[in-house]
Amino acid sequence: MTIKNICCIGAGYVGGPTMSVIAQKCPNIKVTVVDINEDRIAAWNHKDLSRLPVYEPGLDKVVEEARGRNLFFSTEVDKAINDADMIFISVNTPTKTYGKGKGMAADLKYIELCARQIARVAKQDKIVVEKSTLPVRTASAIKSILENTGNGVQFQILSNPEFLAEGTAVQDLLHPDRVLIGGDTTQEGQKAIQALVDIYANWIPNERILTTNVWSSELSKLTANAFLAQRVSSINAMSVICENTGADINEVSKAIGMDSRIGPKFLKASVGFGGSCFQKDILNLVYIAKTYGLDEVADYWEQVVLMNDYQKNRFSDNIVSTLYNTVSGKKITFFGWAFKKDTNDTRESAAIKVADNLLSEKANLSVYDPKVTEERIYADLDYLNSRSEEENRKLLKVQNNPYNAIKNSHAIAILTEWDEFKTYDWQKIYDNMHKPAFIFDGRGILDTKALSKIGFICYKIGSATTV
Ligand SMILES: NC(=O)C1=CN([C@@H]2O[C@H](COP(=O)(O)OP(=O)(O)OC[C@H]3O[C@@H](n4cnc5c(N)ncnc54)[C@H](O)[C@@H]3O)[C@@H](O)[C@H]2O)C=CC1
Ligand SMILES: O=C(O)[C@H]1O[C@H](OP(=O)(O)OP(=O)(O)OC[C@H]2O[C@@H](n3ccc(=O)[nH]c3=O)[C@H](O)[C@@H]2O)[C@H](O)[C@@H](O)[C@@H]1O
Repeated sequence: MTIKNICCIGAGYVGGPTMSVIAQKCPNIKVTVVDINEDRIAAWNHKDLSRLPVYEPGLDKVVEEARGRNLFFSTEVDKAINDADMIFISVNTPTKTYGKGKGMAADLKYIELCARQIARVAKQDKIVVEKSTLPVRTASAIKSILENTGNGVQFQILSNPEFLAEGTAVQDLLHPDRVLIGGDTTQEGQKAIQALVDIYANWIPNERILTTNVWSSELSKLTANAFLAQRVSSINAMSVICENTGADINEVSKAIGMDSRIGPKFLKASVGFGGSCFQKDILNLVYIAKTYGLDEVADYWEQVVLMNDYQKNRFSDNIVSTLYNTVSGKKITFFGWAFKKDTNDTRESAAIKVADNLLSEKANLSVYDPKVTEERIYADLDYLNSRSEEENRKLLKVQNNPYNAIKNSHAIAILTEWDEFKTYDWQKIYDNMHKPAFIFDGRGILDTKALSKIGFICYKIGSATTV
């Protein structure tokens, strides 16, 4: 079976970059990415490539090469579904905010809507690919919806979870550690798997394309995110022991990371992990375990999220206690709002929780992030409903220049590890701040020895305070 026409439902952080790379690498396949969000589609079609809705290094070049050739962005969902041989579902699967499983289970309403739309529109046989991250056994629900249309169309359901990380999406898509494809063990299922393998084989070596049964594939995605987040929570748990004992977390990370069984990656202590997926996917896993009555398993994984909450709260608590137990009316500058560097995404960013805590203490915040817009920052805070929108705007000001942001600040907090923060003229910054001038480095990126020489009082996550 040769695929000629792909449709992807959902033009977000995954659908957009993933399909752009498939289109770039498979010029003979027409790829149409559809979304109900008209503004998002308009942005994907924007002539000015710096206005794409997702900021990812290198993405503009990929889009430039493929868009209009075999890559299209559209709001005509029905048409794209009908024309396609293969349909990727890449819509959002947030944590449920209502009803059974509230605050934990994945909300599958967008997935179900897609399945129903495909069932309604499809007139020829199709392969449906789960690209979104889903609870194990979701494929059976999708199958049930698709197979009960009564119009005789045959569907094969594959699971093909995405492992890209934001900020490195293009490189991750071009050179993935592995591509995972799960499908039915029937002959038809195997043919569908092969059709998707053939697409990836255009640029990915065969030994990196792994095929499994559909349940293993679905569960592997949740497992991978749980393991990654667990590493961050584990190193963060050690960071506070370091601060209390005089050990240094970077030295500890290096020492344990040289053990080839542990490995050096993902051992950077931080103010807490953010991003749209780690917390949501772990909570989803916790919920799955609970539904099978596996309370010990559920508690084990939930602790990863609880440790992350602790890390964010202790960072803001430390700012308050260091600034003589009150930040009321004091100006604190945030460098960074995104959940990590090289992305404009702020979903679940640690900065949001830290800001909310400090605003509750009546601090005045000044925020500078090289890629995040003012609208986004206010929207993140307003969403929490902790205080009125008016008050958020009164207490927090967004700045587009770091040197203006810090004027008359009592303290600076580093919330995102943007490289440019390391290159600033820190003497000039010091000269323009109230004294004593404090720095709280929540990412461990600054040279605190040099900063102490200038006169700053420095707190760095995972190491003892330097004066
Ligand atoms: N953000 C990331 O780095 C990664 C995300 N994932 C998973 O991929 C999935 C998508 O995530 P993102 O791309 O970040 O979400 P997103 O929120 O950026 O994009 C989802 C898009 O789907 C659209 N949509 C929802 N229902 C629709 C419908 N019925 N018809 C047409 N469009 C519809 C929304 O308008 C939105 O633009 C999630 O399950 C997530 O867990 C997986 C790996 C990485
Ligand atoms: O399913 C997803 O959404 C994706 O989630 C993560 O990717 P992402 O959230 O984009 O970014 P990461 O690089 O994993 O960082 C997540 C958070 O952990 C933090 N982190 C990461 C690594 C580390 O050592 N320390 C640390 O604090 C980051 O700053 C960030 O806030 C996974 O790395 C991807 O494989 C996965 O596809």
